[in-house]
Amino acid sequence: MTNLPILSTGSAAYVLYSLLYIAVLGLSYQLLLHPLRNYPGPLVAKLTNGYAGYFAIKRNLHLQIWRNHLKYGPVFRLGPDRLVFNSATALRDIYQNERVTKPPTYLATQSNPNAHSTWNSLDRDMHRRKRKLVGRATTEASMRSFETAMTEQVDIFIRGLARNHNQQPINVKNRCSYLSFDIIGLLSFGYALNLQTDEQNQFLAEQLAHGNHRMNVYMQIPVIPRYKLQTWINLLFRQEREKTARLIETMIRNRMADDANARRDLFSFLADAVNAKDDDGLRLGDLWYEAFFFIIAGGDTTATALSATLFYLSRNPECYSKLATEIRTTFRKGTEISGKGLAGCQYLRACIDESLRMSPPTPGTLWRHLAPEEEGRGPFVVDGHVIPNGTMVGVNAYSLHHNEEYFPNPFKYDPDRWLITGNSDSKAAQRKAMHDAFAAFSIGSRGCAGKPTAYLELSLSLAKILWYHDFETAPGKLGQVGVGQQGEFQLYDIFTSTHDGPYLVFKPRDTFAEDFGNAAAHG
Ligand code: HEM
Repeated sequence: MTNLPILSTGSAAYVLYSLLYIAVLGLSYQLLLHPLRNYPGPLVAKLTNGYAGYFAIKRNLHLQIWRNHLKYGPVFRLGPDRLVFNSATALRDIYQNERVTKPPTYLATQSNPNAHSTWNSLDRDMHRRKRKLVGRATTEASMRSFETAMTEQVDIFIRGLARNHNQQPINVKNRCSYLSFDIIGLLSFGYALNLQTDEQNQFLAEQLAHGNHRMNVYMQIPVIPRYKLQTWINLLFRQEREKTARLIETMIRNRMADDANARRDLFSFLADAVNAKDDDGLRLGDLWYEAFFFIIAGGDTTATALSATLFYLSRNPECYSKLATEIRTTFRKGTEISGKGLAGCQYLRACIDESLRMSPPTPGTLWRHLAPEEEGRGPFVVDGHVIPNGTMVGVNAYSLHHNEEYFPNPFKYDPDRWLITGNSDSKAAQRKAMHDAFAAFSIGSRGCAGKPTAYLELSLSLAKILWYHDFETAPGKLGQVGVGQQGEFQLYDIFTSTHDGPYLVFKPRDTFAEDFGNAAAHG
């Protein structure tokens, strides 16, 4: 009996020493023998994905990566098995490469292991099938038939800005967010979410942002999805997740009660596939995941881009006045403003692209790896580096967009950089270099499926704001909300991004009363 405690202490010490030994072996392997050992990077990042996880929790991973590129150069090791690149060549080598796919880290976003949306389908064939369906909802032609519904929502937004015309500063963050969610609700399931006019569904914007933040942390720390730990963590947020799930179910149920062809929304394109009996068919349950992702993808991304453009215009009077002149001379009446007319507004497009460059709504690193079935079929080369199998690679949009090699003076809001004219070789090379390094929507077969929707929504909203209102930065402290490093618009990286501000003061122009009446401004 008396020997027992001695035995226990001995066993405990043995276990402890064994664990220490394994840890030292593991760490030595990462530093001395791992195939990525010669890549530079922060020491902690070479040892654990907890490094990226920590900054993902703080929502500033995009800024940390940018700082690391300044310190370590165009490629560095962000995790034991992760390399981040900072060149247009790497962007092309990774994202325009059919041998590459999304790694299992994307499965951190699944709440049901058998359900995949277009976005988190890892299997390349499965993705192609789903993308074909989803892409049909956002083509230029679909946008033309959806434009009337979108314009109605933008008009509600414009009227809302006027209601505060006793010069109270408005934080445009929520306004832009509610507008985008209302539009995506109609585009996906013809459902009037009415966030702009009714508080009931406004929780959606905030809850999806919380969910994105969690998801981004899970994606940076692969041990979470590997052992399905997210299922347990998500239990802590059960109530808010269930509330969102109920709303999406209501949207789907309402739409299913209607004729599939009643309108050209996402559902109308998915419905045929749900009914199909062949392999290309969608299961009814997949609709939920497709809807959920579509709403996330199209909601806060466009809202961030709109807030950012308003931020930059309010702080750059020359750009503001150039854009106001373009809009106010292109159209004769506010009711004439349409996607067709806006297609010719080059300065407007340049202002949008410059905002997307400086403040990309998806500011992070979109991880990819060589599809497992491609291993052994020739090397995977990124910007001249042969990538060992199993390595996750990516380009960080925020860093690439602030790389001076492509965008000189990267913290300057300069829409004119997108309008360089001239046929000299150097001008042509400059134009090409910039366009090749523009990654706001990503590129290749997994690039954004909603680009036409985003440009139409941003163009209509900005043109109508400038047609019906003048605006400026709020005075005092409120005017500083949203100011980030070197004066740019501060984004918080949650895979997509969130932000606060800008606070702006809107003054309706005479054109407002002409089209909406005075009552609307005071109502
Ligand atoms: C300014 C606004 C937007 C930006 C910056 C943006 C950006 C992106 C990016 C970077 C991706 C790639 C994500 C990844 O690889 O993990 C993506 C994917 C996607 N986006 Fe967007 N997006 C925007 C608006 C929209 C809108 C309005 C919609 C829907 C109408 C949409 C639908 C999608 C879909 C369905 C995908 C998945 C594509 C696939 O995996 O094949 N996006 N977006």
